[in-house]
Amino acid sequence: MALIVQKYGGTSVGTIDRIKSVAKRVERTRDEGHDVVVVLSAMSGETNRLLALAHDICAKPSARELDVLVTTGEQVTIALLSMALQSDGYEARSYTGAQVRILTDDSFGKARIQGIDAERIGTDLSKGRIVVVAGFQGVDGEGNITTLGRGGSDTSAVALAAALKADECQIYTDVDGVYTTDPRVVGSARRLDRITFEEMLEMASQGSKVLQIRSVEFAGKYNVPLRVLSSFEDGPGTLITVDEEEPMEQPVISGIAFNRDEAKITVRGVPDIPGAAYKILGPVGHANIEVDMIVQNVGADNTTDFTFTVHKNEMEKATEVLKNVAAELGAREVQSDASVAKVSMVGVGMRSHAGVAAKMFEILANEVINIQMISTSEIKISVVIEEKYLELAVRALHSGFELEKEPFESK
Ligand SMILES: Nc1ncnc2c1ncn2[C@@H]1O[C@H](COP(=O)(O)OP(=O)(O)O)[C@@H](O)[C@H]1O
Ligand SMILES: N[C@@H](CC(=O)OP(=O)(O)O)C(=O)O
Repeated sequence: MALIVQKYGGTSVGTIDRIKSVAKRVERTRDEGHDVVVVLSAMSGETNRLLALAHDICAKPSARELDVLVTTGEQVTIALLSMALQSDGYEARSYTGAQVRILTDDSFGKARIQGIDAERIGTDLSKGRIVVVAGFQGVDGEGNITTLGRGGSDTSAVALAAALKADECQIYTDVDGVYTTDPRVVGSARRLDRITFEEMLEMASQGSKVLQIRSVEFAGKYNVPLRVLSSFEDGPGTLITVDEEEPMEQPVISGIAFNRDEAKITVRGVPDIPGAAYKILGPVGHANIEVDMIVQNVGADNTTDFTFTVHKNEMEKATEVLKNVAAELGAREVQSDASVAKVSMVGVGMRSHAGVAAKMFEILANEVINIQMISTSEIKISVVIEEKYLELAVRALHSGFELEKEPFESK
């Protein structure tokens, strides 16, 4: 007998029929003799609907009240699933995040989990009950309701699995695993049987929303066996693993991630003096704006163009902050561009293979796609391009690197 945490996302609980079929899947696991803790998201679209209501009431709703509001979405689905389980003759209990004391800090809208009191759930499990917990939410030390950021119920599930020392954390969604890239964009994308935590973290960080970044971080840190599966059909899904059972040779590229959410800001004609980068990025950091890629290059006239990317939602705020800074620095102008997107190729095999970047650039050149920014790490190469070429770029790279083929058959 194992202890299994199963998380079902918004699409999987999007209708009453789907909730009923989630109940059947949970019951099957229970019938196999396992203890089951279920973590649920709100019905698909519900969190956005609630956020829109808040913005209909006032332009800048307080972060605390927003969290009180949006957590109701998950409270609906947990109660409905428990009712479905009970009417099939199973003992089930639903709990909000606060009730099972998913303790977080007080950063409303992006709270971090600090601890979980596993006792209550343990007691229910020992009485043979199925426990259904609301994802995406917790409670701070003062008893205020908090949320963990969009997509946060993946993190709730992994954190519960870690606290309960579960044998596996299963993330059920509308795709049957992690693919070489978003299968909605590339029809020939291939499901991966396994992917390392390190690669999955990079894929999630670079925009693959199949798992929330923090859930992968958490799973890696606490070594929670994590599997992504379809809630609509049976199958092995994708196991996120540590690198132990490394095949003879790693595929060079495991996947392609992309992100439409970034915007580019350029400060032109910055004097090439010590401290200039700090003078630009210091105020951006103080305004609590996260910066992703940074590129700087010194021109012949001893000035530099300093370019970086931020979330599209923060482009205007960052540009505003920089107008004064640019004047003080003696820089020429500040430009911003929201029509960009980032494409990243990820793979631990890149460590031992030269020429991946060159091949990537060649494929993009053949499609006449201009690269605006480049950044690399040991296991990733990212480029910023014009947004309208994003899907073309992803498809061209996917077929150029033959990701649709099994890596060891294709060679
Ligand atoms: N590499 C990838 N592999 C699988 N799915 C991906 C990938 N990149 C992006 N996705 C997208 O992630 C979606 C699942 O995540 P999400 O919509 O957040 O599910 P849920 O509501 O179940 O949490 C898929 O429908 C798919 O379009
Ligand atoms: N309902 C929340 C939390 C969540 O994790 O949703 P999903 O599992 O559907 O991505 C959201 O929309 O952000």
